[in-house]
Amino acid sequence: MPKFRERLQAKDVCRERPSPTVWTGNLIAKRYKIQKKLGSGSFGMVYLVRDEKARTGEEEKVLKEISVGNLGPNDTVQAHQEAQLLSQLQHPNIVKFYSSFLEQDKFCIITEYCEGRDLDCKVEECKEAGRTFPEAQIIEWFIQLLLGVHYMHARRILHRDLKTKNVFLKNNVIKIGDFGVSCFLMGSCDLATTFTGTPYYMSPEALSHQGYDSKSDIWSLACILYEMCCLDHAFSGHNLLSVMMKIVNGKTPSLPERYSEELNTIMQSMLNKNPSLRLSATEILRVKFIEDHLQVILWLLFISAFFKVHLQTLRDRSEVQKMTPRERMRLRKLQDADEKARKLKQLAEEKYQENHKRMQEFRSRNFQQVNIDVLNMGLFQPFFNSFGDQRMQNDFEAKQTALLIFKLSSHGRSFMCFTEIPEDPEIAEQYYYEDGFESCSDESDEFETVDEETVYNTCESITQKMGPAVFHKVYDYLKDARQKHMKETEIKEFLSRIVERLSDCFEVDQLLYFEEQLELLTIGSPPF
Ligand SMILES: Nc1ncnc2c1ncn2[C@@H]1O[C@H](COP(=O)(O)OP(=O)(O)OP(=O)(O)O)[C@@H](O)[C@H]1O
Repeated sequence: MPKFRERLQAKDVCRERPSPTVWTGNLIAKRYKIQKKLGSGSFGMVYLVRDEKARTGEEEKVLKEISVGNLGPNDTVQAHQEAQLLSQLQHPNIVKFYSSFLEQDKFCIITEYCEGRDLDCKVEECKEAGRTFPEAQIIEWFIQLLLGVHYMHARRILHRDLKTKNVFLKNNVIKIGDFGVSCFLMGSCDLATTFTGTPYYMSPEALSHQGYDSKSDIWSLACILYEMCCLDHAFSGHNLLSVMMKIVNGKTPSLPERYSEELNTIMQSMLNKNPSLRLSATEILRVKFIEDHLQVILWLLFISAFFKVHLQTLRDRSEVQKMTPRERMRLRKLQDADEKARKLKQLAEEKYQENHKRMQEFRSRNFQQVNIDVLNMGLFQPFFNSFGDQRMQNDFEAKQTALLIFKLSSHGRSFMCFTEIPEDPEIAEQYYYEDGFESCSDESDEFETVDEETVYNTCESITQKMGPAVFHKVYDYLKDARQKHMKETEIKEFLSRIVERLSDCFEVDQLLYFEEQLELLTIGSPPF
């Protein structure tokens, strides 16, 4: 797409703002129905549309019309080909590009809709309210931006117009949008030299026509970071020339003292006038300060994802079958827990610095370091999806979520994700599930516990297995035993007298454990 827009820029002799298309008929491209106008960019109108052929829940999309001008047929074909490449991008922090087509002499592109509007609006709102964004929020957004940029750069795609207006929010998840000036690189050293972009965010090398490469995007990203912190442009002036002078020759700005020194150092290194001295997105993600914050963010995502998976499962079930009183009660509990988890996330952000320190101490004492490739975003997709209001759509997503929880657990037991999440060692101790049932001990590495069927059918399946009377006996005994912190040997001895297979009790214990987590959350004992 970038090339076609470059061509548009070059060939479109008439550079005044194109007139909006009067869309006639009911459906555009036989599937899109205009809902409302969202605004207009340099190349045309932007509309919210309803995709009549989309899956349920994915109907809302954005249609951007771009004036074709005097593009020749070959250029249009190339534009389609480049748009086709964009449609293959898939990352939670990048606005999804769906398709492109020609309609009524307009080149139209269809993208994901971000109802949270753009970051520029958020900054303005914050400024008008006389507030500032808390550092935790800024870091969370900044990391998401880095992940999106890393993804693009790894595929040799430059954005070339990174600015707050091109950063969108969807359920508080950052989405980098508008690839209107991004460019596919033909080779690692290929510099895209076309002068495009917004001056405020432009790097010195781009302004002085020394070429544009991935480090120029990093500069723009630093400008966005500065703006999130200061609610103002990193380089401003009375006119275009003074802005440009400041960018090329001016002092590197610093963040106010309320923001941590580490964040300031990172931003300043991204604003190095020499592009080769700027860190890449990958390198920034590996800076300890960022890496540590990324881990904390991931823990919060796990909590959110965990509850969403199970709450959704229960909701779905209630639609297809009549719920038993017990299930209804559990649903209420889960809803409360879900709400609580949301509040906890907020709370965690407020206590971010303190918790972060404690978590590090706790983890270094108790658990081996989580060793994952934080950049493997395919793995994190379900978390980002679930972090927003998107539903875990199918078993596969739920299982991927479960698998990730499993992978992050150094013990390989699902509920261990909770034992790792608490940053307070004392609270964490309470969560520790000691596997007292040898016959069910994890001999294999197979994940089997966080599974929606297992969790929510546990009650029914054990009742069937044991019979109601034995189940109630085991349930009551284990509940009491766990509360009293009785010894495993004592518990086993008692249970082996009332059940045929000791391993059946394992599931009861799991059920109890899960209930315990919800209760802890419901009564307001934050696990971090
Ligand atoms: N995916 C989207 N979801 C929600 N709103 C969007 C989306 N894309 C664009 N918009 C909104 O539509 C309007 C026009 O956007 P567009 O990106 O075309 O222009 P711009 O970024 O303001 O300018 P330019 O074209 O110069 O980059 C803006 O108000 C923007 O917030």
